[in-house]
Amino acid sequence: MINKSKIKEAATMLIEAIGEDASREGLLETPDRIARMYEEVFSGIWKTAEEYLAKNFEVESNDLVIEKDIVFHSMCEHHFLPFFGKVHIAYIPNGRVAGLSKLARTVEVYSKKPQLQERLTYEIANALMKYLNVQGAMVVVEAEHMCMNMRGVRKPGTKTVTSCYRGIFEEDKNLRQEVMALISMK
Ligand SMILES: Nc1nc2c(ncn2[C@@H]2O[C@H](COP(=O)(O)OP(=O)(O)OP(=O)(O)O)[C@@H](O)[C@H]2O)c(=O)[nH]1
Ligand SMILES: [Zn+2]
Repeated sequence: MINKSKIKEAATMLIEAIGEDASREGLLETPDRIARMYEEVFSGIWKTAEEYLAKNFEVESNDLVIEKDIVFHSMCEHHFLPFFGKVHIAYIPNGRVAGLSKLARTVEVYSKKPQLQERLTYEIANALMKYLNVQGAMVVVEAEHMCMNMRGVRKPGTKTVTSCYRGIFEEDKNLRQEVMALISMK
């Protein structure tokens, strides 16, 4: 559970620690804003996508489903700076499909916490396997990390691409290639 008053206290200390004046007008409400922002961007801590993926519909044919270009914003756990980009999800159903919006909600849950891009990628794939009981899931994430852009190595424009496949995607190279071709299609 997010403790907003503790975040406010910590934010005031941070402002003072960088040598700023926490009581000047422009910064007066900043600790409260930071607390509200953290409540939003860390709203996925300790949550799973079970409630979203449990709402599913029967299908007679287990054909490939792809939801691509799902925009996300997350926070890198090393620097608490944003990383953001697109998630592409593919799966082969096992008699049931999820509502399309629930795939985007799944991305939201796992991106709203201190995260690693690799972990975000496999947590989405694992959730589909576990909560929608699909025959296979494949997830590709492409993102830009602000911690590589605005500080440190300073390489704006660098894209990190991660992928994860589970179930029948592990054995079926042709299926993986088909998904990659469909994801790349504009
Ligand atoms: N694998 C992975 N690394 C990440 C991710 N987000 C940030 N990083 C990296 O985490 C590493 C942390 O490295 P450290 O050496 O502990 O931290 P640092 O001194 O701030 O490193 P620099 O960024 O190189 O200045 C950096 O190389 C980041 O680029 C991510 O999602 N996945
Ligand atoms: Zn980072």
